[in-house]
Amino acid sequence: MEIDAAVRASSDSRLRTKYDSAVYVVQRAFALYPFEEISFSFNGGKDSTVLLHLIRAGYYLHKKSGDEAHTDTFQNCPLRTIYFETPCAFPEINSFTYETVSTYGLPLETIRLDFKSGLEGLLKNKTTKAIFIGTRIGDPNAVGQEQFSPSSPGWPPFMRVNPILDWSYRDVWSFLLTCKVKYCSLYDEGYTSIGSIYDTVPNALLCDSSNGKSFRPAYMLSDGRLERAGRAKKTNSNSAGSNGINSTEGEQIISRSASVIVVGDEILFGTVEDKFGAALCKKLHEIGWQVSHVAIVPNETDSVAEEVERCKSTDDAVFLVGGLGPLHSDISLAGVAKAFGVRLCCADYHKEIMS
Ligand SMILES: Cc1cc2nc3c(=O)[nH]c(=O)nc-3n(C[C@H](O)[C@H](O)[C@H](O)COP(=O)(O)O)c2cc1C
Ligand SMILES: Nc1ncnc2c1ncn2[C@@H]1O[C@H](COP(=O)(O)OP(=O)(O)OP(=O)(O)O)[C@@H](O)[C@H]1O
Repeated sequence: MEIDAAVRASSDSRLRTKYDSAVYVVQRAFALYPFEEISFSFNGGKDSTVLLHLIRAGYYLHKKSGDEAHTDTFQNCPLRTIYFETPCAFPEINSFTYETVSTYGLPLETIRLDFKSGLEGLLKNKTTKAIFIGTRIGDPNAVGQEQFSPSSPGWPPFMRVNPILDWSYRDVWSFLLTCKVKYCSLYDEGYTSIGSIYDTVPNALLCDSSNGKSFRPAYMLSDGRLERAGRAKKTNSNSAGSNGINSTEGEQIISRSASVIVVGDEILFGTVEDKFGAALCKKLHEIGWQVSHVAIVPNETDSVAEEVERCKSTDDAVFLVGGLGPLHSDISLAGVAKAFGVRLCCADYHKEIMS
């Protein structure tokens, strides 16, 4: 099975660990529920593409453990697949979704209703005990979920199976690139998380500085916490969400606002001129962002924390310039941590680079 072989051959031990535990969740689901009563919620996004291949691998391993003789037959997994299609989906997402289900022989049911009504209809027509979903920690709807989580109160009853709940943005890209599987072309154009055509633009952090109009591929985003930076905040109940069946076409104009905090005593003393803050404002303006506020603050954790605290609730992004080096006076990160009420620690990614 090519996915299993690719991950096993990889030198990325973190990927192998994540893969093993996700495939274990998939196998558990196949052991717990009748195959015909499980669905796979697929929308052509990167997370659901990862999930598709994990399900294929989990199905293969599940079958292999029961029937060694016919493993070749299990390269694909004919699992009931549901896609909530909306008029405001990107055409690239639609075509990737349809191509993929055809490539992997997935029986597809396209639902043209919002999630809740669509699931109510699905459960009325077909017994559905469990649904595989590509939710990950960090998604706004992941809060409080576990790998097996019953649907929320007020939703039709089924088990949400979230095999990649603990995967990071980087794990997703390590997997897709290691397994060399196809993913939607929008990710190569700087989109890092995809909602509707009305609320999603390429991630400004991937903007190519040598050519302001082009964007680097999604896998080059170094800080996965910013994967949703290209998605507008939902402003009102009529705005177009990713399942925005009730949206009015074209009604929403995306406008993002940022603030820039320049940290440095030397700038306040007037001994050094700030060039980076000004260049950043220019760049943001060129890509259509509004800069609502620029502040210069001293090298003090509390000053940075207060400024970040003020800006983070009003702007889509807050940029910090200065105070990020290795000296004791470089306190920007500590200020950000204080503003968010979290402890500073070394990310796995950086530990790996340093070891
Ligand atoms: C199959 C499926 C099941 C869902 N079940 C629930 C649920 O039980 N409770 C809930 O609040 N939202 C549920 N949702 C909605 C999701 O939480 C979320 O809004 C959706 O995946 C869009 O995520 P996005 O905003 O990251 O694009 C479900 C969505 C899908 C596709
Ligand atoms: N329109 C949809 N149809 C079917 N499943 C969906 C739909 N929207 C979301 N889902 C399910 O919810 C999961 C999480 O959605 P989310 O948008 O966070 O991830 P994604 O679309 O796979 O990737 P990305 O974050 O890059 O857009 C998906 O992986 C999929 O399982």
